[in-house]
Amino acid sequence: MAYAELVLVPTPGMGHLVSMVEIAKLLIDRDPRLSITVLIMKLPIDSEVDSYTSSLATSMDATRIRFVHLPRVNSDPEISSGTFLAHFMESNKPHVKQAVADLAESAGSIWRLVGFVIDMFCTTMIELADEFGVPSYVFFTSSAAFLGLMLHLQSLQDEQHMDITKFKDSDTELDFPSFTNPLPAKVLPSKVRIKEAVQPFLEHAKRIRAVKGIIINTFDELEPHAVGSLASLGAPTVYSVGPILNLKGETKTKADGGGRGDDIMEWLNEKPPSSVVFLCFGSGGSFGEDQVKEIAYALERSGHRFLWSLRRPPPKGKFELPRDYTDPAEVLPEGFLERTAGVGKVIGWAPQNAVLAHPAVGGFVSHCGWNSTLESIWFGVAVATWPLYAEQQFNAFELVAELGLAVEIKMDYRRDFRMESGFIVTADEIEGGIKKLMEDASSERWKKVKDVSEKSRKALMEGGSSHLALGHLVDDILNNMP
Ligand SMILES: O=c1ccn([C@@H]2O[C@H](COP(=O)(O)OP(=O)(O)O[C@H]3O[C@H](CO)[C@@H](O)[C@H](O)[C@H]3O)[C@@H](O)[C@H]2O)c(=O)[nH]1
Repeated sequence: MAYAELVLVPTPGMGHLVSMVEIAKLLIDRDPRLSITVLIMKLPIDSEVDSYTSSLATSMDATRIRFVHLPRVNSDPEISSGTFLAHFMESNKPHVKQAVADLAESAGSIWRLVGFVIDMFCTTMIELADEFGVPSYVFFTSSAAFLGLMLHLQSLQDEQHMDITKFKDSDTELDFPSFTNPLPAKVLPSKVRIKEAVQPFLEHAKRIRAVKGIIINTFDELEPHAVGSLASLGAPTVYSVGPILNLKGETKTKADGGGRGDDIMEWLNEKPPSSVVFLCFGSGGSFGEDQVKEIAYALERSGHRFLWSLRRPPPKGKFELPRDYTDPAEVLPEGFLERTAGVGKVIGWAPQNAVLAHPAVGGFVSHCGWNSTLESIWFGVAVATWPLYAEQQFNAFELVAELGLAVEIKMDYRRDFRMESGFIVTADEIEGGIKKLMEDASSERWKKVKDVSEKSRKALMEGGSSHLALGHLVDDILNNMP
């Protein structure tokens, strides 16, 4: 029997790669006839990817999942972040093509190529799937609503000839089919705000319309309206298979301050249930010193116990991700660590899932990356929103206004990747958000969080919506077998 072979092309940043690897695991667990090759492109900024994939390679059945690391391409990290990804993908195309050709040659009677699964930002690779004569599926690492937004904006531009960038800094609200509420233009994603980034962004939407299916990391019960809106926005068959989470493994090495975080768990073990507020801002989140001080004042004044993942911004002008501080005291207010020693802990990279799973954690100040959002839902921890860049403002709006699952610290604050915002969220605003989050455990919102958390677990169980959707996806993929 020959395996049905899928080629996966993730965007090689942790926020995209990890859920792509998890869907690969789900697929091969679901059907013994499937095998998968994951092509890892080398991004100049995310050094964690190598250690993450090499730790995976040793823990997996190499006949069913393989990782192929593509050669480094000559991509200039100084080019504007608006078009960086598009250039990066184009430069990687010949390597992807070669890797698939090598794979096909070595396959013999063992594998038959049945399709590509392509990350939402790698859609230019669809051309290659066409060349190899197999269908493409897109893996969408953000919400169904965000997919709806991409499709909607693209049709506003291409069919109604609207200049999308005019929404930048506008107070307008848009009619948006994937939400029941009007959408404030201020929460539109960063890419819509940068002239040269709009076109590549909307090109993805155009190409997504033409694929055989879209696999979304969401579940029907979380976003019923948004999922229901996608067909009328021109989406092909949609498979809501989430939440796809990396619950077992850690994603960072000890060297980066990650690892299992035993000291953090021990610290949490001594705290009463639901008493700790956890602050964490994803793989690209960091603040300048003035903002760090405001957060510190807010935490101290709120009187709540806290666990704060505080990371150092990359050097000015460098296209890099944040790193841990050797000594966070250098940016904190004088004496802060001593004064808060009994109630708070400042850490670097956090073992986020283990923290959210801990009963002592009662609230999460989050940048609203979609993985963090799904993790907070899975563990039933309410969120206070503090989005930074990408589509995080849009996610925050969905959580607060559309789904009623979060409180707002900020919704339209923007600290674009690599760029200082020049805008400070004050200690008063942060303190207010934290208090609302931590002192409101009997509210409607809190009940909703618990309810949707239960639904997220049911969705993955046998007979649950996401479990069924994955089954339909596997059937469709196997039908591509020549
Ligand atoms: O200290 C940390 C910080 C992050 N994480 C994990 O890293 C992942 C971060 O993913 P996410 O919350 O989605 O944030 P980003 O890394 O910022 O993700 C990028 O990709 C997401 C998915 O497309 C988008 O929603 C975001 O806007 C984009 O910035 C999550 O699994 C976290 O649990 C940790 O374990 N420890």
